Amino acid sequence: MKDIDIPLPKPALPRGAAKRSGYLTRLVASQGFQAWAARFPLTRRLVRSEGEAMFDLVAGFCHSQILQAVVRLQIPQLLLERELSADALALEVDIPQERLQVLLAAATSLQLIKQRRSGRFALTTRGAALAGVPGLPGMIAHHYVLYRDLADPVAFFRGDVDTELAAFWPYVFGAGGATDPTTTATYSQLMADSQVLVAEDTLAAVKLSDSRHILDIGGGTGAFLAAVGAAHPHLQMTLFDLPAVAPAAATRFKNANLTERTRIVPGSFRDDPLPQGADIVSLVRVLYDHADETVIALLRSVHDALPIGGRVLISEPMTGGDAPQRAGDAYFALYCMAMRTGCARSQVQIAALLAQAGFGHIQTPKSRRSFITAVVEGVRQS
Ligand SMILES: C[S@@+](CC[C@H](N)C(=O)[O-])C[C@H]1O[C@@H](n2cnc3c(N)ncnc32)[C@H](O)[C@@H]1O
Repeated sequence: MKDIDIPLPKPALPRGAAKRSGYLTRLVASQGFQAWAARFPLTRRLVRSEGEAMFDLVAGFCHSQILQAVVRLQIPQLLLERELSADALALEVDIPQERLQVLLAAATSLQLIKQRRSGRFALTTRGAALAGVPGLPGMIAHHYVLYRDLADPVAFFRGDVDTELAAFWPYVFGAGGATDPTTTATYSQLMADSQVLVAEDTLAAVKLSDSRHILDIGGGTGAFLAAVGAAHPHLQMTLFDLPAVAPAAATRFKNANLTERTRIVPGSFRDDPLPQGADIVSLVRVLYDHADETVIALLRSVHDALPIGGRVLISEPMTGGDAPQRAGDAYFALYCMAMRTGCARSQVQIAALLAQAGFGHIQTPKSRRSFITAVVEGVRQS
């Protein structure tokens, strides 16, 4: 990594591309103003809270690494079983006690754990989520790959990093997608674990009571359809995914007593015809892995596979578009960029892709938890 970036000669900017920043912005950026505002009674509280927010951004990487350490050492699982002293924890996680004390204090400051009067450590509500929210520890643990990709963020944004994350999720590459069973099992498990909350929020946003048959494209090992099947006992269901992935859904459907109502069709939406007969098609966390051309081609095939009046349902984390927001724009957008094949899109961008593929009556309901998922729906009209 370079310590200092040598400025390159800059090309002339197009007319209207730049405007001198406002007087107030320049004033606030001046050292004299900052010093004055920190003392002046009407502004000092704002200066303090802005300072704290800035420090949180500065320290964000350390916070993430504290979380990584807590998760990888399985401290939430240990403390869920019983409250433990620092000595006992040091033995459990095999870290010298004086070094562990630093981690425990750091995790306490981030409200992941708390120390009782007895001196023993226990989980806070936030820390308990690390033990209880399905898929969360797995998602956190695999972030070491993303952090390596982001180690030189300037090189990353310039496109000069050969990112590792892409290799972690191999199914998005090439026509055939994943074939190696170990890799397939790793990503399928991570996806299925994190699906529980996605399914919850998706089902809260859409109405399926009028539908008859749902086709879930890129449905993985069936976690979304299992949740759909439990919530809507009248629905017939078809799962379509790559041959290396789809067959694993059979066990899930069998265990959930859904075998009678489900069909599993292995195939690739790049090369194979889509299964027919559904009046609603879901694409859950599928589009963001792919470039616009692939998405348009897929949405056109979905349009053709539906009857008139049939619906398409897109559910995945989205950016905020004109109003960027943290989950979509400061996390998922970078994650997708590291994947190198697709991108995080806003509801408006997805709605435009749906319109381009021929869908109408497009709805963009407000998302319940934008860090989990957002939804866009469209209808085949002719
Ligand atoms: C990010 S995962 C999402 C899985 C599931 N929908 C979920 O939300 O848990 C994307 C899924 O799309 C599948 N997929 C990728 N390319 C595909 C293709 N060409 N044809 C069918 N499925 C594909 C992958 O195998 C994977 O299961």
